[in-house]
Amino acid sequence: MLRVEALTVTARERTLVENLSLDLEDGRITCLIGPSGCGKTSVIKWLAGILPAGLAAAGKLAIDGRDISRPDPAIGYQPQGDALFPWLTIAENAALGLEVAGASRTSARARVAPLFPAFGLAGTEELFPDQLSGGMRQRVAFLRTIVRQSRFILLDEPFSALDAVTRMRMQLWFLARLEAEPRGVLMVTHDLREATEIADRVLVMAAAPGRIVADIPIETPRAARSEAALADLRQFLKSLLLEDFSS
Ligand SMILES: Nc1ncnc2c1ncn2[C@@H]1O[C@H](COP(=O)(O)OP(=O)(O)OP(=O)(O)O)[C@@H](O)[C@H]1O
Repeated sequence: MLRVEALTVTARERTLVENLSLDLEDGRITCLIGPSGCGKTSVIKWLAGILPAGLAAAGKLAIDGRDISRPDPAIGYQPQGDALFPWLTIAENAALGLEVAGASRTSARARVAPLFPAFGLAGTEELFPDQLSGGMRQRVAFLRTIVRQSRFILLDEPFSALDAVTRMRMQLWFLARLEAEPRGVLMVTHDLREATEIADRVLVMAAAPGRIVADIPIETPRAARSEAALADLRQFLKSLLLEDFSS
């Protein structure tokens, strides 16, 4: 279990996120939703240990009750979009996460190579990112993240740049991968449909200052999450996103 306690993020005198606490469970997918600018990315970046200069934070982060500092190998992070380097080949991009974590180039390449077929990327090793489709690039980014074997993964709007069909395919593929290799996932999304189809639990943030205003487990098994089964939940989430929490 990863636990954030009393996280406050400030930019000069402005409080962006105030007294935010959350638990992230092993092997479960938690989606973080909220209006634009409420601080979702700031929370994720703080968790990843890469809060930008200009922002200050106070708060506690612990895994299984042990305080940790960042970067911590237990926490993997995938920024918005696919964030691949255009001048590196797909194999080099995929291996980069391991190299950054300290593996030699040769051993990093050797570890990612056998995973290419399972990620639908066989034969792409020597290509460059602009030679791949959006969905394939997302899979490379996810391969790069997942190969580090971190217990928890932070994903910031991983599918937002994809067209609707590719996005659906990627969501299904993503769930299958996590079933094969469960991780505790915290995923930021703007898409209520995505959140309700993918998540085991949805955290809703409000803005100014950013804080969590609802923590909603989704008990319905994924196979039973039809449009009808999710309609009420989506409506409820929508009303929370539109609610004025300022008073
Ligand atoms: N480096 C920075 N310096 C000052 N303010 C910042 C900085 N980065 C973000 N902010 C401000 O912090 C607030 C939260 O931004 P953040 O990107 O975390 O929100 P978000 O919920 O992820 O937004 P979106 O959904 O639009 O991506 C915003 O008001 C933003 O302007």
